[in-house]
Amino acid sequence: MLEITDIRKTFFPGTVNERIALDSVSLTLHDGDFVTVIGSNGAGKSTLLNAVSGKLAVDSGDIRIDERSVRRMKDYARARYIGRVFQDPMAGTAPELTIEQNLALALTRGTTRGLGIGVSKRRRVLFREELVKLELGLEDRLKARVGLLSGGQRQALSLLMASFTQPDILLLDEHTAALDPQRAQHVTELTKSIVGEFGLTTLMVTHNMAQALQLGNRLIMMHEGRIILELDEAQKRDASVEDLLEEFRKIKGAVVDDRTMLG
Ligand SMILES: Nc1ncnc2c1ncn2[C@@H]1O[C@H](COP(=O)(O)OP(=O)(O)OP(=O)(O)O)[C@@H](O)[C@H]1O
Repeated sequence: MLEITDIRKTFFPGTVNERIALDSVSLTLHDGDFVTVIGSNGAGKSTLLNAVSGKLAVDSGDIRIDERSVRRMKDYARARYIGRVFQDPMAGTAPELTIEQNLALALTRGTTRGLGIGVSKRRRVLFREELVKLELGLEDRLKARVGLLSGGQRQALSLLMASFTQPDILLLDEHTAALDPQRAQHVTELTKSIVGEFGLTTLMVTHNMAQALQLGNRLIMMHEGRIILELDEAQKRDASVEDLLEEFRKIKGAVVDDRTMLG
């Protein structure tokens, strides 16, 4: 369970560059909830994910994962509880290491043990089983260096590495935005099946309205640091891309960027 209570974050307070990025945001995700987050540019979506991951300290408010305050967690402990996939396909994997070494690293994430990239026979069987799910044939390339993979393959692997350890919270930050449409759709479908299989509590930022509706059981829209719309499971099921665009149009002064329109 993720409980975000009245968090606020202002960048460069009291200066001409002051930016209120989070303005009293509260949100609760129960176990297994998958919330998609949409919003205009600069709405505070990435800041929200950075705050939940503990990468960014908020000015006030509280963030709790299963009753534990993120603010008080040590970095290695956060890594154990939180899985994250970034927009950049190069960000989630180590290019110099092989596929199996990357997966072994993911397994030791959040422990105080050393690098732990040694791979036993038993682990290799587990890795093969997990890689089969990606439907990319990577299970036959365990010893291939990850730097040789395409962006789509690396992003699929990043998704697997962030999720197969079953973190308490999975954060997806526009994780398909840098991929071509076909690969983006593949990673979207993988996200649906992997999150579903592990029942992961997930927060996903996207600019793609269709994806925001296709994935997850709840949806929020942000604008100027606030949550301005929340759809529950039934409302989300009934909503269309046109409905979401209409909500955007209602926001006075909000610019619906090209990526959003295309969604
Ligand atoms: N590190 C930072 N330093 C200063 N200002 C920042 C920083 N990070 C974000 N901001 C500002 O905070 C506000 C929210 O930014 P954020 O990146 O969270 O928005 P976003 O909804 O993710 O936008 P986008 O969809 O364009 O990525 C913006 O006004 C942004 O300029």
